[in-house]
Amino acid sequence: MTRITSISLRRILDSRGNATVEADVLTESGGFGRGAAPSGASTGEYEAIELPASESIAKAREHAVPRLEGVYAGDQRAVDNALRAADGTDDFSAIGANSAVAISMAAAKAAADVLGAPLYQHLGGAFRGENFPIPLGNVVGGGEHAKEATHIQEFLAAPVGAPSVSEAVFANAAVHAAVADVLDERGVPAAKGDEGAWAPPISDADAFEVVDEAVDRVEDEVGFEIRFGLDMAAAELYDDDREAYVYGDETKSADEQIEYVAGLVDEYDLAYVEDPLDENDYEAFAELTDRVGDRTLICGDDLFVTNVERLEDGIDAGAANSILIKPNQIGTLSDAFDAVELAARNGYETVISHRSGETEDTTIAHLAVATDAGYIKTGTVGGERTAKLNELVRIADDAV
Ligand SMILES: C=C(OP(=O)(O)O)C(=O)O
Ligand SMILES: [Mg+2]
Repeated sequence: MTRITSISLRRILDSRGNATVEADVLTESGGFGRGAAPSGASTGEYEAIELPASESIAKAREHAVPRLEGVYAGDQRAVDNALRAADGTDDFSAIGANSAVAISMAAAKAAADVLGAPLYQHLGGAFRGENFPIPLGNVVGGGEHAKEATHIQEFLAAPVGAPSVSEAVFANAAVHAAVADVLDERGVPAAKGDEGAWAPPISDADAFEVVDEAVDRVEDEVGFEIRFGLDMAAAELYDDDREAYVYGDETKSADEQIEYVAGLVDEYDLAYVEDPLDENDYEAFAELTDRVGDRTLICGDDLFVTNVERLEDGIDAGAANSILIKPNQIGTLSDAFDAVELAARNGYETVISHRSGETEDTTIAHLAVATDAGYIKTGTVGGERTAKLNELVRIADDAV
């Protein structure tokens, strides 16, 4: 019933106005699924390769589509193995991880459609749908997502005490609004960055004060615990030649960076710190995890790139205690699942994530519920972000 009969690929817009790949998968019994690839700006060195959308579509039409016709969409591993075989490289550089992930997600949705089940249930099984991830909401940001703003890429609200996912989602939106108020009171103008976070022209130190104040105000209003965290995207700050992290005119050695981050964790009671160190420095990740991993999540994004081999290296080294999962970093849902399962078996928390360039696709909301992920990072405001957040609210309301 879920045998794939046709796949259409097209260029659509992403949230930055760039072209990305959308895939439609049809099955013989009329099942339909649509998936669209997101796109990163602060991409990790070891990510699967995104090709220009037109090139990726042409290559996928030539090599992948003929192999996939006749494959059962309900057999996600068969779909994803066919994608890998069609590509023939380790990093999807032949057909592009953008076409691969769009097709992989579209096939899963087509199968769910045939089965008449919500996507999270098709992917995760009958016992999923009771636990929801805590949404990490980007409220202030800079780095590669907004020039002339903070060096740290993302300041993320973390409503850890929210009684429901809906209250968590609304709390993050309230922190976003409170940040605007605090900035306004300080006379700081702020545009928004790529993910809809405020991108004020202030120092990182000032941003900590602003976010801390905004979180306190909303915590008082809602009456449950809200903390905050960071994505430092430190690989973007690290200069290989100078062997240092560069913050404008200042630099920090790896030891100084560890000291700095450990100090921030304690000063602001940070719930979460993603990529605090360079993507090649497992040792420094391990040292920081050893120091503060008992009281905060140290998460590997560019470090692990959703790749089981890199995660295995990290587990061996004791680097980080959580992993960011971005399906387009690795190219297929099966590979993303493998990374989640390896993480879970080794006590690593999982954080399912959007990219800075997004579409209305809601697959990651379902993926987070399907995998019982502790967290999801998918922005706070803006249509391509609220698409996922609202889908979580619908899943919790049994309305998908
Ligand atoms: C979402 C992120 O940004 P990008 O998609 O630009 O990698 C991130 O670094 O976690
Ligand atoms: Mg990141």
